[in-house]
Amino acid sequence: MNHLRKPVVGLTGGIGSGKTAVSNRMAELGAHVIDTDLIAHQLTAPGGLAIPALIATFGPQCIQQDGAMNRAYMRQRVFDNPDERKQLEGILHPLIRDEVGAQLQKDTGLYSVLVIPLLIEKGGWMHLLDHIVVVDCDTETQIKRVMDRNGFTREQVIAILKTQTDRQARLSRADLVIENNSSLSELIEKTDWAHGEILKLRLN
Ligand SMILES: CC(C)(COP(=O)(O)OP(=O)(O)OC[C@H]1O[C@@H](n2cnc3c(N)ncnc32)[C@H](O)[C@@H]1O)[C@@H](O)C(=O)NCCC(=O)NCCS
Ligand SMILES: Nc1ncnc2c1ncn2[C@@H]1O[C@H](COP(=O)(O)OP(=O)(O)OP(=O)(O)O)[C@@H](O)[C@H]1O
Repeated sequence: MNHLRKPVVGLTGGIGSGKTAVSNRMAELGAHVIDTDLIAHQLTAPGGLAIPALIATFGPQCIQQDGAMNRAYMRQRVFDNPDERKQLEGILHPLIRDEVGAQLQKDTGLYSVLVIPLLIEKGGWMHLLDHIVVVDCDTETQIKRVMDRNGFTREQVIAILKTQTDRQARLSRADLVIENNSSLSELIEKTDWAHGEILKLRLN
């Protein structure tokens, strides 16, 4: 890694693994968090940069009355249809990358954390990253947490999980693993430890 600048950390994990909980804590501790899910939501909000291309590709029915992308409708379409998922990613991912690049320039924290759910699945991120942190929990726990949080059925969560890389493949790429099978307070403790490790990188 380049020792003359602050570290850039890639934070990944499967759906519902705890990325947001970890990155929120890192932000509290002084990290500059750049969340690609949040950017994707902004791009698809009313007036968002991706809206014209979404209408051209998926038709006006993909937009709800307030002008935002209809997420439930698109979720149904893309997690059942790999070609449509690739089309949606083809619209959003280049715009997400541009925005990540812009936010990285701001460099407002002790280190930057790029929260990227599809870090392992999609190429093109590694050159930006000094360190990869994986949040990991048992698949059953993931399923239960997403069902509770989003009101999804078990089948809906499994359909999303099937489009993501398996845990072992993700773990094999990790420089640091935050295990999240127990309580939120333990997750905070582990995140505080990870934060300390990342700060040591900066001092190396
Ligand atoms: C499919 C969409 C409409 C579903 O919206 P929804 O509000 O239900 O989910 P949200 O955007 O909050 O994402 C939640 C989680 O779903 C998973 N997920 C999202 N997109 C994808 C994808 N293309 N492939 C696999 N998993 C995905 C991730 O674990 C993510 O953290 C939405 O996720 C989307 O627009 N996806 C394409 C953009 C993308 O790839 N985002 C990931 C960040 S790079
Ligand atoms: N250790 C834990 N104990 C109990 N609930 C947890 C724990 N960790 C996370 N959760 C809850 O599980 C859900 C998923 O966590 P979180 O949103 O942080 O995951 P995520 O990886 O960001 O998810 P996504 O991929 O969908 O964006 C949230 O409702 C969160 O509050």
